[in-house]
Amino acid sequence: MWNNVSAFIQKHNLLPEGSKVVIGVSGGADSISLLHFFDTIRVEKHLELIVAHVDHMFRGRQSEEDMLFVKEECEKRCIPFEASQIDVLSYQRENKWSAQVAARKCRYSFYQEVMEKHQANLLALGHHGDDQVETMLMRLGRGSSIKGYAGILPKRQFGRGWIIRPLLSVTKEEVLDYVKENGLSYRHDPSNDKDAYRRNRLRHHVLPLLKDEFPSLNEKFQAFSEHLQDDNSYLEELTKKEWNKVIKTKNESRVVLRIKPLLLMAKPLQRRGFQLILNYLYNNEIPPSLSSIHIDNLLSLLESEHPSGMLHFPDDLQVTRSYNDCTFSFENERAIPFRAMIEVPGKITLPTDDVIISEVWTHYNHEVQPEKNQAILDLSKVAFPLQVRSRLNGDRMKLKGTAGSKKLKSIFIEAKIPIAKRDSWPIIVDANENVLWVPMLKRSPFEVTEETMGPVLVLTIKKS
Ligand SMILES: Nc1ncnc2c1ncn2[C@@H]1O[C@H](COP(=O)(O)OP(=O)(O)OP(=O)(O)O)[C@@H](O)[C@H]1O
Repeated sequence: MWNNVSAFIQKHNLLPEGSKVVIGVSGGADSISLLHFFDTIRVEKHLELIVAHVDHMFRGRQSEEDMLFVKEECEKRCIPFEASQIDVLSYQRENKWSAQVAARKCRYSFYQEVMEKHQANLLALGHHGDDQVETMLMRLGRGSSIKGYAGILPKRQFGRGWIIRPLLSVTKEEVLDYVKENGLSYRHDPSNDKDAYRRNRLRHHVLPLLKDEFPSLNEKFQAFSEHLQDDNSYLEELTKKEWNKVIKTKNESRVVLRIKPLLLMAKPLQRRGFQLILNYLYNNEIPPSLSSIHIDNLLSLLESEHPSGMLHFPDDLQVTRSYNDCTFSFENERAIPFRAMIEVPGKITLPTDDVIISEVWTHYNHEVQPEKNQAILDLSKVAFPLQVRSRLNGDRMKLKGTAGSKKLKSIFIEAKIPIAKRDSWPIIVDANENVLWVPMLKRSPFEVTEETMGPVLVLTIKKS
């Protein structure tokens, strides 16, 4: 089986020699096999490995034991281990996402942090051929874009580099055989057994039937996926060239198109063009509620005899037709800029109805770690008065734990914060306009370190 994986790595150029690779390891059979595989080729390929694990805290003590198990597996192999315990359920409630979506967002944002910290360009994940078949079937059943129907990509851009999925070339059965052959131990996630989720129902009841009928099902689905991806990339390239004639103006919250040249283009290029625009405006995170019906309605609006009309797309994106122009815009939802002083100690309510509470502790107890909605700042490093304000063009911040700084815009993009929310996101600055904290997203070197004795300033942000 591992010949397949090596051939797949080579075919898609997944792993240049000397790469630094972060491996996402949950502790399950797939990612443990992936870890073992990378460990066996580490010396030959001059790889530097780091493991990232997220404890979603869904299953209390059991989740924590998964984390300790992965930690031990790393210690055995002398591989650096990075873990984060995230209370996904409260994050989910705050943002009204499903548990799966919230967990995924937390995981991917942690992967990015680890990649940044270790300056790694690759993130390897353990999706295998059965995940591919399930994903493609689910998307066909539910409806998706051509890109979506192509399933999981072997390699895609992510953060400062790429996500790679070397196990797409093998089946779950082959992974389990590998586990047995190599005497690997792994953790079992009982939520995979439940038939409550559609994916599990497909896995338990549909895949076995299909595999019985078509013994090389995985291979065929993977080949189909790669053909679709190839065709699609070619058509996307064509679309990009042609759409230059169609796009009148474009910025991160507003795109204006010329309708006449758009309607002269072939339908596959029109559809892909809309997909590109939507990907751009939604930052590659198209809301799941956006379906092919939206695109059909959009085409009807543009082809209609009426010179004007409006459509509402998810996340407050408006599409307006006015004579020969079609405008996609979030602008109506843009927030009014704000700036206010933070009294210490004190409490301030923001236009978003969030509340920031500030308090001073004279001594700092190093066992206290801030929650995600908290920052503990070293008072000797900050210049008073502190203010909370909305973002400004060109804002940058220094990042905790690294020597570098980053544009706030990139931080929002990486965290997939919708444009409509960015202008009202609170930014904490000091008297010199140093960004001290972007609540829930990024910490700065103005926070406490191991040397901090106190006094410290504790900021907490909550819903009012
Ligand atoms: N909690 C986690 N921490 C780190 N990486 C994870 C975590 N959960 C999933 N991953 C990564 O994402 C991949 C796909 O996740 P998915 O949930 O589909 O599978 P899984 O059943 O968790 O896989 P595995 O058998 O490795 O547990 C995993 O193989 C692993 O690389």
